[in-house]
Amino acid sequence: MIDFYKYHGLGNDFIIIDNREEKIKFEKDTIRALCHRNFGIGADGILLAENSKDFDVKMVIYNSDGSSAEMCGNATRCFAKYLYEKGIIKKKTIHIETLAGEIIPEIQTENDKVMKIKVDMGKPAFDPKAIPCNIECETVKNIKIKIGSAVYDITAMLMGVPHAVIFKDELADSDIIREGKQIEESSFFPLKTNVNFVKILSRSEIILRTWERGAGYTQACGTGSCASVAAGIVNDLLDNRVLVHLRGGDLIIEWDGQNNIYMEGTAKEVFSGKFDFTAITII
Ligand SMILES: N[C@H](CCC[C@H](N)C(=O)O)C(=O)O
Repeated sequence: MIDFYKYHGLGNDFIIIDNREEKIKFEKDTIRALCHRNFGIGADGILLAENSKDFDVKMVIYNSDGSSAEMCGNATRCFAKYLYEKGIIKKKTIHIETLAGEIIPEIQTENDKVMKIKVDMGKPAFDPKAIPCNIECETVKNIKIKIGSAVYDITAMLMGVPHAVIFKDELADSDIIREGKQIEESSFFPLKTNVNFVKILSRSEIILRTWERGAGYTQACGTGSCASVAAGIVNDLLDNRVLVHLRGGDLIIEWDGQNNIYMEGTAKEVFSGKFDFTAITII
């Protein structure tokens, strides 16, 4: 039997498993089955806590479709809270190894209760090679691209994972699902991309809807929030501190336009339980 916890960051939900003894190896099918909303536990992804040589701990991330993700913002807040609350790491500033490099969450407490987590998310990279993105340009900043019959002004970057940002006044769910999937899978992004649709309310407040690579239309995206604010700043549409309204709640993102981006928000434990590998329904 394998013990798991389920946490969410603004409705972006994760199954978290302690794999420091490295006994668990997941096949794609198992991940998809565990994340399935009807046949499994139900989650946007799975996080494994593993030992790290150079940092406090390693975060291994899988999307609900079984693919692996280099980084995840909401997962980082959930993971940090889990490590702290379960006594796995006894420090408030945690150095986490990810496939996107070192990520540093800082636990904020009141009377020893975790209230918020502020995360040093690293720097965005707008270079098409880094993303990767097949658009001929120096930086993918407000570039016109045609996908099917639609034309988009796109700003794209690697924010731990690939992100495309499109500023838009109408955010209808049906458009986000249809267009998000088309852009995610377009040949401009050889490793696919997360797609963010952003409505600007003021220079310090936006509404964000994200279609996620490997997970679909989620309630919230942390790296997407950072990417959207960074895109707004480089296009001179936003100031350095921005309140981001997502489907599942709010985040605060700060960027000085040069150094690392900071994300601040909550995370919540909602369930814990056990599962047996032999009882998983492979779909
Ligand atoms: N939900 C995540 C992003 C997961 C990354 C994943 N969808 C990918 O790029 O493969 C976040 O809060 O940043």
